[in-house]
Amino acid sequence: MSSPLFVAEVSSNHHRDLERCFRFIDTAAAVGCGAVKFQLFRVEELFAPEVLAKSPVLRARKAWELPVEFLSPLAERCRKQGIQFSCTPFYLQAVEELLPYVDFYKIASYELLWNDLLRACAATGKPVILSTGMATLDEIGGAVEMLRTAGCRDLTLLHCVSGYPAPPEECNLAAIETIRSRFGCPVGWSDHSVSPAVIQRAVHQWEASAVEFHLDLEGEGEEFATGHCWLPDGIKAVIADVSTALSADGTGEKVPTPVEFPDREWRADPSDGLRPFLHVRNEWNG
Ligand SMILES: C=C(OP(=O)(O)O)C(=O)O
Repeated sequence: MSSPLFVAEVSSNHHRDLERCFRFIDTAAAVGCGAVKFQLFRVEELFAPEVLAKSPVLRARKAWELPVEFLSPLAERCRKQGIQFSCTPFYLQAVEELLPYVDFYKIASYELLWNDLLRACAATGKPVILSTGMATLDEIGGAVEMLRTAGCRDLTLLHCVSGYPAPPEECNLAAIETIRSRFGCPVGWSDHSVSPAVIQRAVHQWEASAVEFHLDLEGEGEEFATGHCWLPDGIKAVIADVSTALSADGTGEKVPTPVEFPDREWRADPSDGLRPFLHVRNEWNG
């Protein structure tokens, strides 16, 4: 089994500060991620006007919007760090704005039913990762059909539980296999659990091909207090453990390994059950 793609989701933790965004990218690379992901939304095109009119809290999210001018330097920084750059579009024109920069599109769980967005991402010909939080299998089926019909040839689905945070006992990781066998494409896990055990289980038991997780740098990001974001040291340890565990798989051929070679001669000799072998004991007699 190969290592999953770890995707650091910056979400609204960037403070609209380019230097802080760069720190996210550098940190994602340093902790072992293969990709970093941002979100491109405009509050007026995210929530219905009657909802915004009555919700100062949602209107205040204007301050969380990622400036479009950041896209080029962010993509450049990712290239320098040798990791992929991605971003989730939340309005139709965002698909076009992202086109020159992203290695793949990510579509969020909340947008799974929005066919126009699915079609626009698929039509670019770039790989698409689609999250499936809150969805039924039939709803996922409709989105997959839409993406494939519109030309998507490289699709990954992410099982996701859209709780912020998601309790481990509701993560239902076995659905990774249900989704994979139904749609025949790679399936990963979009983590909101902030549980090392859940990520290890998603990778080793359910063979998640990708793991997306929310990252904050130090607990000062807008979303940190909600409780679904990882800090760098925590996720670094998880990624390192995944890599250590995968390296322990070996080939399956049962043969002595180099670390065992010296002790092979110190097993019990078949003639009397004593260690080491007789011919080694001769050296001790002299
Ligand atoms: C919210 C997002 O994804 P998910 O549904 O996987 O949490 C996102 O990609 O911005």
